[in-house]
Amino acid sequence: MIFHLLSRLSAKVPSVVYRAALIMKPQVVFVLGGPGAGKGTQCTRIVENYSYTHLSAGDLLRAERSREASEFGQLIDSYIKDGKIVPVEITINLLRKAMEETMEMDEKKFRFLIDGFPRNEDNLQGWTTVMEGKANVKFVLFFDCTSEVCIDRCLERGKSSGRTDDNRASLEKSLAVCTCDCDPILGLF
Ligand SMILES: Nc1ncnc2c1ncn2[C@@H]1O[C@H](COP(=O)(O)OP(=O)(O)OP(=O)(O)O)[C@@H](O)[C@H]1O
Ligand SMILES: O=c1ccn([C@@H]2O[C@H](COP(=O)(O)O)[C@@H](O)[C@H]2O)c(=O)[nH]1
Repeated sequence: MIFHLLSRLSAKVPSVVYRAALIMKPQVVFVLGGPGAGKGTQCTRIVENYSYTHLSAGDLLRAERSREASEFGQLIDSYIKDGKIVPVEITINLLRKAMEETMEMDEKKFRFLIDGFPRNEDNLQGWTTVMEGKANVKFVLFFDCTSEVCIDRCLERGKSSGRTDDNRASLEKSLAVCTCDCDPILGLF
């Protein structure tokens, strides 16, 4: 109905307005859980069966770290090795850009699984500041997994992943941050 109406109006309405009216507001599911809890694995399976796009905050940070011209490469590298949370402005910018690029390429791709973000209340505050009114967060999918299982899985993954944080020291730091800082986020949804 809306499409039909817009088609009829399109001759009179500037094309940018026409396109904007057709583009949906992003629908977001936050996917949380410790390192190795299985977030990435389950997101891949969801994408195979439902019309979602998987955006891993950690993957976006690792890609930015590898980008030659990146001004944040070294900073991201040291935060990841230390299992610490990268300043939220950097992560939000990467997420926002990835969502925009996805929707620009295909406006039907407006459902996103955001994996590994927000990790603490500061992250959530950053999201709200930048994305309030621009995206709808539907719910949080939380993978509850013991620290021992998380560590075992990531150490196994580390044999081939090449990830600088798939080692016991980084994992223990990351799990401590996750346990202390992720819990309040779950209470908010
Ligand atoms: N249900 C499961 N049972 C056994 N192994 C699993 C299960 N889910 C995932 N794995 C394995 O555990 C490892 C970590 O899984 P995955 O990368 O999906 O976790 P993650 O939560 O995305 O981790 P990270 O946040 O560190 O990226 C992978 O090697 C994966 O194959
Ligand atoms: O929102 C985020 C997501 C990730 N990080 C940093 O990256 C590593 C790895 O994250 P994974 O989700 O396990 O891929 C994490 O330990 C943080 O250092 C972040 O800062 N903010």
